Amino acid sequence: MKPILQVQNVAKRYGARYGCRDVSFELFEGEVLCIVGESGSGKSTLLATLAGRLAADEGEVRFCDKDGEWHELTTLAEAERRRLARTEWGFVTQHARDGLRMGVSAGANVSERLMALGDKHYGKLRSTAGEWLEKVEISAERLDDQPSQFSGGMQQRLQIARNLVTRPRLVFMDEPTGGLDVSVQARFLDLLRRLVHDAGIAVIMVTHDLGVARLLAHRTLVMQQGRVVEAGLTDQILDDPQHPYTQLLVSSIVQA
Ligand SMILES: Nc1ncnc2c1ncn2[C@@H]1O[C@H](COP(=O)(O)OP(=O)(O)OP(=O)(O)O)[C@@H](O)[C@H]1O
Repeated sequence: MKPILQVQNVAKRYGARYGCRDVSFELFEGEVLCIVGESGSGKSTLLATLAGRLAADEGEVRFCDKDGEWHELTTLAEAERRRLARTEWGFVTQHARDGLRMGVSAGANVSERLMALGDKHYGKLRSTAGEWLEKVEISAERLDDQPSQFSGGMQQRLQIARNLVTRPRLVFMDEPTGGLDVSVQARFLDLLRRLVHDAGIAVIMVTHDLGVARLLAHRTLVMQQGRVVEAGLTDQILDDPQHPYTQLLVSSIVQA
């Protein structure tokens, strides 16, 4: 497996305080990595910094594109970052309405990202959008419906279709199950795992739920107060946590 992202000593400050600091890891093609930790531990700050949505104050983030060329993201020009975001990445938000365009149809939400890559054929765009709706368990008959006519779970599945339709190589996800009812979470996670695995997409996912990490992630980073306190294979971390904070997190789900 080839590395796709190399993160070295990354830090993001808010004023004098660090949102996250001293973060280093490597991500490989097709690998799913979860970032876990309690509220305020710096998970979302780290994710947004890696995706270039926040400017890093320290460290380096290097991304390898499909042609094998490395890009230093912390110093990348905005236009170039947008190009990578369009061609190589996806970003799934906790609340679907932040990641969807609520004023256009479900079909347009999916085909828009393909159009941005130069696909112009209306009939083909429409049939691909329909196929992707079906892949995320939404009937293709709903192609012309607005996302606001969908349930929360459907909206989140639509957001997944919008992000995966371009076959990105890396998708950032910020608590994608956070806004969902517990009853729809399990099925959503199952679908997500299947799609990500079939397409061989690398994922960095923020979650406060260790159960989500157990189900999806090859590797897990545990954050506390802005720092990574433990990192490793998910099964190892959950079955044999080394850091006292991870032990606390794990024992709290065992008791729940
Ligand atoms: N825009 C901001 N301005 C100032 N401080 C911020 C800002 N955003 C986050 N922080 C601070 O940075 C730290 C990390 O916050 P962050 O949102 O990254 O944590 P989190 O682990 O994602 O939490 P949650 O699970 O609640 O979303 C917190 O102390 C938070 O108060």
